[in-house]
Amino acid sequence: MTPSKPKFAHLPLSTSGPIDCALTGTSVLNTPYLNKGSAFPPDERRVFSLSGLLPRGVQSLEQQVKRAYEQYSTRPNPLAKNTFLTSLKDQNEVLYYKRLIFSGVKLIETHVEEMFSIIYTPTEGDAIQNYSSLFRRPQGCYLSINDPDRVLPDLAQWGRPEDIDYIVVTDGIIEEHRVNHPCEDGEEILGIGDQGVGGILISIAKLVLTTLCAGIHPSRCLPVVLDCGTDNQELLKDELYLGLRQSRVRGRQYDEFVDTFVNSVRKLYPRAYLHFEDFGLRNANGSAARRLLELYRPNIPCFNDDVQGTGCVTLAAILAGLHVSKQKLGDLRLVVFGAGSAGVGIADQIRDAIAAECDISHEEASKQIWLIDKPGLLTTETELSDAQRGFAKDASSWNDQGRDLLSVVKSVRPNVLIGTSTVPGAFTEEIVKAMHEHAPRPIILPLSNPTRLHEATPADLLKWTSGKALVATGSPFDPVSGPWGANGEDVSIDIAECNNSVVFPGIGLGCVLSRARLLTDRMLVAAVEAVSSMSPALQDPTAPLLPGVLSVKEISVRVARSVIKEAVDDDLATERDIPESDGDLDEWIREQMWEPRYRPLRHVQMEGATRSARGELMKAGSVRRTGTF
Ligand SMILES: NC(=O)C1=CN([C@@H]2O[C@H](COP(=O)(O)OP(=O)(O)OC[C@H]3O[C@@H](n4cnc5c(N)ncnc54)[C@H](O)[C@@H]3O)[C@@H](O)[C@H]2O)C=CC1
Ligand SMILES: CC(=O)C(=O)O
Ligand SMILES: [Mg+2]
Repeated sequence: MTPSKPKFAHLPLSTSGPIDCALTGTSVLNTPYLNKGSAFPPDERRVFSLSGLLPRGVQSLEQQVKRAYEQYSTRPNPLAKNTFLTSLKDQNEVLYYKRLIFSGVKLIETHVEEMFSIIYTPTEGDAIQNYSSLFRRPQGCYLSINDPDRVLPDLAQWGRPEDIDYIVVTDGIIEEHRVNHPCEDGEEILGIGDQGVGGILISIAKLVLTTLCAGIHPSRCLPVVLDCGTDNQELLKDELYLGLRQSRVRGRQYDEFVDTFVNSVRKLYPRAYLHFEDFGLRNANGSAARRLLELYRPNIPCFNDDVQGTGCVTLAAILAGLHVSKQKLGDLRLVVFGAGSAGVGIADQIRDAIAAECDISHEEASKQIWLIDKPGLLTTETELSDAQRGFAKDASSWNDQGRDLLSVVKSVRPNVLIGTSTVPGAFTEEIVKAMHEHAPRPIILPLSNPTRLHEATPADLLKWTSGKALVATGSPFDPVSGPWGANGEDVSIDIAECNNSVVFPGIGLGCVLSRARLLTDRMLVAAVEAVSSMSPALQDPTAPLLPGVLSVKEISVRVARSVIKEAVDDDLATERDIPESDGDLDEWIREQMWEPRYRPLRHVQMEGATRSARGELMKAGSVRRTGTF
């Protein structure tokens, strides 16, 4: 009996069926998306002229994964493992992604978690810092502020208008200042400060996660870095540094360059979704992250992960924590330490949720939130950015109380404490115990990345609160054990990772598949509700606040479904024929999620086709939108 065709196999993004391929010989082997290496079956070796280019043995993907894992295991440290995986991605994308999620036979669970820490935080931060010395091949699109006229043609090389679905762009400032690169005005990628052109790796890492977690087609993504120079003196002194050797360009020229980029994207790839990552450049009015988001989101489907992604995942964690502590949003008293892009993004998201739930104004809801930055508590006397202003407390009513974190915690008696400051150890024993005096189940989220910048470790937080703290962190941590069982027996507590990676892939998938015209606040709320409804803590109060990486694909499907439904309800979805029932909608979503498996290659002629920057053939007017010729 022939297996029945999936219901939605006719969709242009469907990942069922063969891939049309007009390339032959080494061109096939050198195109990572098409290459199967030793797994090319005999008939494809004949048709694509590969027989003399490969050893005779034909292997399965599983055998290749096993070999790749053995090679990977011999690499001596996380950074060497990261470099190995980068090379693998350059050779064979199916094997790379299969390697990330596949276990061989028995290692599946440990592998996925281990892989995340190698390809994302914290190891990706090290890879970014060593970008120029580890450089092997260019990946992605590099745009220079000195050549604004090249932006359009350089972007145009990546495909036809319908070929690109998802773009991640950074300007290379990856928050982790202070430790390695003191940076006076606090500009920062993944916590590691001004990394100039090395920022391309954060765009690539975020796109790997969209493919891994949400099945966004790897050939339909585009990583971009806007090289605006760097103020990182170490990079400028490094003779191997690959970016522009000049100070960062700021002000009008920077804004015009970003505008040229966004307008070029809209012109060339009108259906693409634009994800801003780690935009740290500051001016008197706050960070570029928020300013650019507010400028572009009324008109195009765009998203800032540090502001909105972090806000959404943190709200989902807090909702789950409040469920465990049997409280409501109306009971929330939140202190945020570090009022930058992430801190204020979180505060905004939570303020909106309180206002909606309690039917009060934003102004009223802001009274439940206290922001602290370098000068201490933000008050009407502090120099404030536009984004911070709505949260500032009346200076006259705060005269006698201290403005440092400990004093604020003592005065305010928060039940939620969030760290987005990049100040390691800022949540001291004294502060945490002061909070716990009034909060029987304090929700404490040290979110700064990478691991060494967390405001406190989960082990300390649980020790200082006798296991009562509800903890989630920005980077992965091992479970913590202690004598916190009902009868003093040892229990092991899993620590949830509160990272925007839980939510941004699903939001992106929802926008891409529905071809949403905009990404609105209501769509973000739908995403938060989807994630919090999957929190293991809803079933078991000792379980983590957020679902773990093992369920990433399921989270993405659920988030995408909610985002799409909201887009349809609000008349923002431009894709036609989106199924209405949840069951059909889930099937429709899954059918369009790329998976790492070898699909048969079908040889086709493509007269007059040109090659994209990725090596694949592009033919104007081709009916296939998948980029998978
Ligand atoms: N877990 C997650 O999903 C995410 C985590 N992050 C992490 O959050 C941290 C901050 O990121 P962004 O907000 O994008 O950076 P940012 O640079 O915009 O914000 C950091 C803020 O902390 C403040 N700060 C620095 N020293 C301080 C001190 N001693 N006391 C009080 N405040 C201080 C800075 O003035 C700045 O306003 C980074 O480590 C980043 O990796 C960011 C986005 C997502
Ligand atoms: C997670 C993330 O986006 C950051 O640390 O910047
Ligand atoms: Mg980020």
